[in-house]
Amino acid sequence: MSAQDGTAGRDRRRGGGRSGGARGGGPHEDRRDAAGRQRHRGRSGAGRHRTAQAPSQRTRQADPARLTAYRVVRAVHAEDAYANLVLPRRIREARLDRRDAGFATELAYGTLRGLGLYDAVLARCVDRPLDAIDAPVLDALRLGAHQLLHMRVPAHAALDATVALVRAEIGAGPSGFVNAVLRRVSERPLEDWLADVAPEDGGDAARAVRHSHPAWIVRALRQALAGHPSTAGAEDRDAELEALLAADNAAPVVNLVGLPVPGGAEALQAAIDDGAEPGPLAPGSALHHGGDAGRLAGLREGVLRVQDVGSQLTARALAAVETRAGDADGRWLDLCAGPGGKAALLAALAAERGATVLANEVAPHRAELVRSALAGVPETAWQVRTGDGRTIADDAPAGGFGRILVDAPCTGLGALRRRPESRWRRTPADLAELTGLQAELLDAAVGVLAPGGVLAYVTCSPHVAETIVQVQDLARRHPELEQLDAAAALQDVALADLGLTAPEGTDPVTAYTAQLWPHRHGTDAMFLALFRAPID
Ligand SMILES: C[S@@+](CC[C@H](N)C(=O)[O-])C[C@H]1O[C@@H](n2cnc3c(N)ncnc32)[C@H](O)[C@@H]1O
Repeated sequence: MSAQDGTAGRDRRRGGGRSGGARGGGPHEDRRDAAGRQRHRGRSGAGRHRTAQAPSQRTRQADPARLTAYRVVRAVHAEDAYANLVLPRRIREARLDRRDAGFATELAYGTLRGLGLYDAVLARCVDRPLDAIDAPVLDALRLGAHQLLHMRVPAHAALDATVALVRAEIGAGPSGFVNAVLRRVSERPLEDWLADVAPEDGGDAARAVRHSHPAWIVRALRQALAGHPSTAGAEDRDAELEALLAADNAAPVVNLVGLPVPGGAEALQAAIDDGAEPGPLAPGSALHHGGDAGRLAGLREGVLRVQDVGSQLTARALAAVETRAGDADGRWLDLCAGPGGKAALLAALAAERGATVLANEVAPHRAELVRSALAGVPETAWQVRTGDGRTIADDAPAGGFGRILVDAPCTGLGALRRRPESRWRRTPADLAELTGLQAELLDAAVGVLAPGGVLAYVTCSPHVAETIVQVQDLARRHPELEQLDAAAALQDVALADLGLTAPEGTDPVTAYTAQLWPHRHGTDAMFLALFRAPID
């Protein structure tokens, strides 16, 4: 018997089982008969109604968009799947049209991002700990809560549709429980619930609930904002933190880059003709608001790519910065290349000047993704190595590389808006392992850096341990390296003022690093530091 069958069975026997009961007994509370079914409260009741809707209007089947979102959320929680990988497949399987695909995306991503807040609300609506509720039922409740509190779906529609979904996917048993709990949720608007579960004067603990982030990440982001000072930063630290947390919850705009290869500029123009906005920050970029970017021909050909603008700027900064590497400037290395976003842009930029890129990636399946990402770039400009970056010296050319990118594995705290479930998967314990690996990869890169060559250290995390502290440690371990002004290097390749200047008095190592932010730049929170090796 599956866990789902078990839920239904227990519900049938005990009228509740692990799903438990809705807390309270408010005016809208439903009653259930001995078999766990809903008893109609009205005089004309035939025992089958769960809302005030007429029977003819009640949904009997799960609608495909909600079902798709539910299955994505289940796959994330039951199979450790990544929502951004599962969702497109599920949308295709369900043959959703554009509108339903948009609804399913918002429902799945919004539910996953908002999990912390919805769980806090749901905990007020049931009479037992949430972990005592069967996982599939809890996920259905979260989907219902997101529709009620965030999507402005009318309460009757959210309730009916979620109950229908539960009946179709889990069984009739828990449907009454789900109906009762969601009724409780629907009794108060979001602002009321927030005042209750995350009061304005509740400090960062309340902010964590309000913006649905784990508390340790809120603390880390507050430290990161303080640790990467900029003259463009807000004076009110609380307000800036709130803006950052809110930006993490906003659906990101699709960022495009037209690679500087034959056909790239035309593909970008075609995207702009299709409604994309020319990117205000990075050359050769565009912002694709809404719609299905996937149908753009340039994407299939590999000359147009989806890539965060911050990521584009860091790759362009490394390509543009001055080295003193002589011939070695023709040999570039991307030490941690998977899935290949920066490698593709770097290789295209390298090809323009007759240089080549060795793209290294440890995970074989991600090395394959790097090969696909590089498909639009002339093959003479790149090679892929599958191996641990810490052993790169085994395959390094004599004389080393003139430009090296270490886009290190990190917590990804700067890209939470793109990976809706990641905030709940990461733990502070990941940091120790990752920072150790980052330092080893940096040391390996320094070992194969040509005299006069430039090393770029990049993370898509602003966490101080992965950024400033990592760079300070590198500077201590390798005092021979000259730190370059990364903020100036980024600004040099940007189309608009990035506002990265550090305030007077900032320590020199920090002042020479650059940190982009979702709430200030509309990019992922990419970090960049640049070091140049001495000439022997
Ligand atoms: C932040 S991602 C790189 C993103 C990539 N540069 C891009 O723009 O698409 C870090 C990558 O490093 C890889 N990685 C992890 N450990 C590694 C190691 N020891 N050597 C090389 N690559 C490693 C991960 O598999 C992951 O693909």
